Amino acid sequence: MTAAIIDGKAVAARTNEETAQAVAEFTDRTGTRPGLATILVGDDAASAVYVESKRRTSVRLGMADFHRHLPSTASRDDVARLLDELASDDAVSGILLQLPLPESLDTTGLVDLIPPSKDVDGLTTASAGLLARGLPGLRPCTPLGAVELLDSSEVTLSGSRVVVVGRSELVGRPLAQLLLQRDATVTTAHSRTQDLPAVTRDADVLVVAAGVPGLIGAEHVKKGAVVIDVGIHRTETGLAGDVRFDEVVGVASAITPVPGGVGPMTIAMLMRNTLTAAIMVSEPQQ
Ligand SMILES: Nc1nc2c(c(=O)[nH]1)N[C@@H](CN(C=O)c1ccc(C(=O)N[C@@H](CCC(=O)O)C(=O)O)cc1)CN2
Repeated sequence: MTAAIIDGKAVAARTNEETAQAVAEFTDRTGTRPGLATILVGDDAASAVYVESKRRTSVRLGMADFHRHLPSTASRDDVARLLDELASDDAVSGILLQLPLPESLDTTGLVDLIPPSKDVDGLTTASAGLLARGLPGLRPCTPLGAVELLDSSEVTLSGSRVVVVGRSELVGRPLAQLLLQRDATVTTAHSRTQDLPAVTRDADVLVVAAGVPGLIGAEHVKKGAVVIDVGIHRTETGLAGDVRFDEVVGVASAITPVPGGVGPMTIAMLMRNTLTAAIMVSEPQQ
């Protein structure tokens, strides 16, 4: 068996086209553009690339771009003041604090200064609470992107056994919640899980967000399972995921590549969330 490749670049391109169309309609209707504020603290090279890509995409889709770059020596108060300023700016629909922050800063405390209505990353404690309760709110981009890829491949989630490897606030935890809301039978595995291959081999759908290069090989995957690889690592030979693609492609029925899988969807979902945030403010539900 050779797995079908789930093309995240193509799905992201289609999603972005739809978002651009909806942004144009929103702008015609309201006379304003959705605005995305990106904040980069420090000089992490990968973070700078991701922020640049988010800004470029938002402008291409017709949004207003508000970018701020703070030095790695910025204090908690510096970041808090900036978040406060952007929170009270009506032209800013969404605020994104690029992670990771320099180690000296308290990530959760700062992220939680973003008002839930502008939390286009879906990472505040308030947004996590809304997700856990199944209430309307903005959801984290990478988990949304993974679910969107499964939908685009017409994978049935209701009743399926899904194993999520990883329990991070950014991906694993919110993804498990999103999948539960789609009536999947969800197991979360992590670094303390005993006999990981036995757990993952039970999965019809295996989503790997462990942050460990090449963690998952053929021995972890049931024949015909769908495999979504959320990992991105820079290695000497280029980008690689958490999944040993060359092995697993012979066992799975469908698989995402790295690069070109979940990564592009993260940015596409951020664009959609920014439009949603703008709509929520200009056309609040009764
Ligand atoms: N505030 C946030 N910080 C971080 C998030 C996030 O969702 N919000 N996620 C990651 C990084 N990230 C977005 O910020 C991100 C990672 C990867 C990609 C992507 O398109 N990857 C490409 C490869 C690009 C390359 O590195 O050459 C791919 O997989 O094809 C987009 C966004 C951590 N921080």
